[in-house]
Order: sequence, then structure tokens, then C-alpha cells
Amino acid sequence: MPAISIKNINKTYIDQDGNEVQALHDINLDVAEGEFVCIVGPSGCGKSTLLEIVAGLLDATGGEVMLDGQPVRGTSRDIGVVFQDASLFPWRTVRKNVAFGLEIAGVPKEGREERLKRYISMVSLNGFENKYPAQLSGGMRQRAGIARTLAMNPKVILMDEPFSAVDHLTKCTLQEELINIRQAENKTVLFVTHDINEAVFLADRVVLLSPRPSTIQKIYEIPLEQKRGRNDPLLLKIAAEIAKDINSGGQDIPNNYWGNL
Ligand SMILES: Nc1ncnc2c1ncn2[C@@H]1O[C@H](COP(=O)(O)OP(=O)(O)OP(=O)(O)O)[C@@H](O)[C@H]1O
Repeated sequence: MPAISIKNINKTYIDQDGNEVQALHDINLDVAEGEFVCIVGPSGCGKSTLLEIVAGLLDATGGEVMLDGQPVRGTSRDIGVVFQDASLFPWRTVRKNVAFGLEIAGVPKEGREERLKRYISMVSLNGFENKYPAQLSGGMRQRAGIARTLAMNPKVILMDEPFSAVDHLTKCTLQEELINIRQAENKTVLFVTHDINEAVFLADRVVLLSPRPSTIQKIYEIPLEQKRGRNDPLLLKIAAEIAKDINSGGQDIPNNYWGNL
């Protein structure tokens, strides 16, 4: 049974002028347990919309999302979400931020300590437990947000452009740390990004959405081990293929239109 099953999802918004904006059209996708799937697509195609529907934060106009065979009805502890902005509580230390969900869930203090140590260490924030968000860099804040999500031990993790607001070097480090976390935790991850290189570096499969109304334009398998070289020729080839396909918007274009990407 897939960990996440997206079945015939449609989403139409009504904008402020009362006009219909069809964001998603008949999206069908299964994500296997332990799989890492990246969603890419042109700006405004509906990537975040899809992720929010899977997270139970937004209702679809039609269709259904199943988590381990059960329909998603609103948010749940089984689904962890990481956004571009870590949204930490500024008045709580790193430790208290990571502990927040556990406190709400009523996890006893003894059990909490062990989990806090494990995940703070997993995101390399040892020594920063008692710092406040304002005392951390952007990358460290994202790490704290990821630790907070991991500490809840969700079945799946949904990430919406989690590294897009940090500098390039930090982004590369965070990507590598995420691969290590994935190996340690064997989580199912659905990850939205506009960065094709990030997608092919992280994913088992990359799903390309077409321009609105968005359908699945193409799915690319990345047949490489989880720890891969950024300059692996196959990776670069698939990234170039995705770039070409995004630009074509699903239309056929001459083979040599983009030169030798
Ligand atoms: N609340 C809303 N009301 C009306 N239209 C909306 C609403 N939210 C999103 N949209 C529209 O739906 C489409 C999909 O938006 P969404 O944010 O999901 O795209 P995206 O692919 O994540 O975009 P980006 O790459 O720019 O982050 C866009 O055209 C957007 O303007």
C-alpha cells in the first residue's frame, strides 16, 4: 500500500473578482513508503496547492488523498510539514521550540528529553539548544524547524521550498543533512521546489507539473543511490531534460530548440 495516494485531485479557487482559477486538474500520484518525491513545475502551477491539500490544510474541489489507506481529513500528527519559513516561536529557545509539539501531544517529560537530544543532534544544533530564534542564522532556524517536525515522528514529511530562503552554500549543506536524516529515519518525503538541481539531487522520483490547470506532465526516475555526486553525468542529464520539458510547457518542441543543454 502506498504511504501517500493522491487520487483525482482537482482544485479550483475563486479569486477576489469571483472568477474561477483552476489550479489542479486530475492529479494522480502514489508515493511509496520511504520514498522521496520532489514536485517541480513553473511558477504558479499549483505545487504549494497540492502540498497543502496533502497536508490537510486545504480542501480539494474534487478527489481524495489517502495516507496509509486512510483518507486525509484535516491536519494530523501523522503528517509533518516544513515551510520556507521555519515559523519558530521567537520567545522560545531552540529546545523549547522543538519540544512544543511534544508538550501539546502530552508526551511525558522523561520521554521528551531523549527525543529532543536525538533530533537536535541530528540537525547539528548541539550547543545551540538554549538560543532564541533571533540568535540563529536562517539555516539554523530551518534546522530547528526540521527537528521540531521530526520529533513528532510523523509518518510522512511534506516540505514546501524549505531551503529557498538560505544562501547557496547553506542550502547545499542542508540538502546533504536531509539525505543523512532520510537515511537515519527512512521517512516518506514529498518535497516542493522550483530548483531542478535540488530536485534531482534529493529525489527518487521527480514529478513535473504542467502550467495551470496543472496536470502531471512527466515523472523522472533517478536511478542513483541516495548519496550521489552533484556532478554525476546522469543527474545533469536528467536535470537538463527537466529544464527542457518545463520550458516546453508540455508542448512538443523541435529536438534542437534549446541547443545542447
Ligand atoms: N487563495 C487563492 N485564491 C485564488 N487563487 C489562488 C489562491 N491561492 C493560489 N491561487 C492561484 O493558484 C495557482 C497555484 O498557486 P500555487 O501557490 O499553488 O502555485 P506554486 O506552483 O506553488 O507557485 P510558486 O512556484 O510561485 O510558489 C496560482 O495561479 C495562484 O495565483
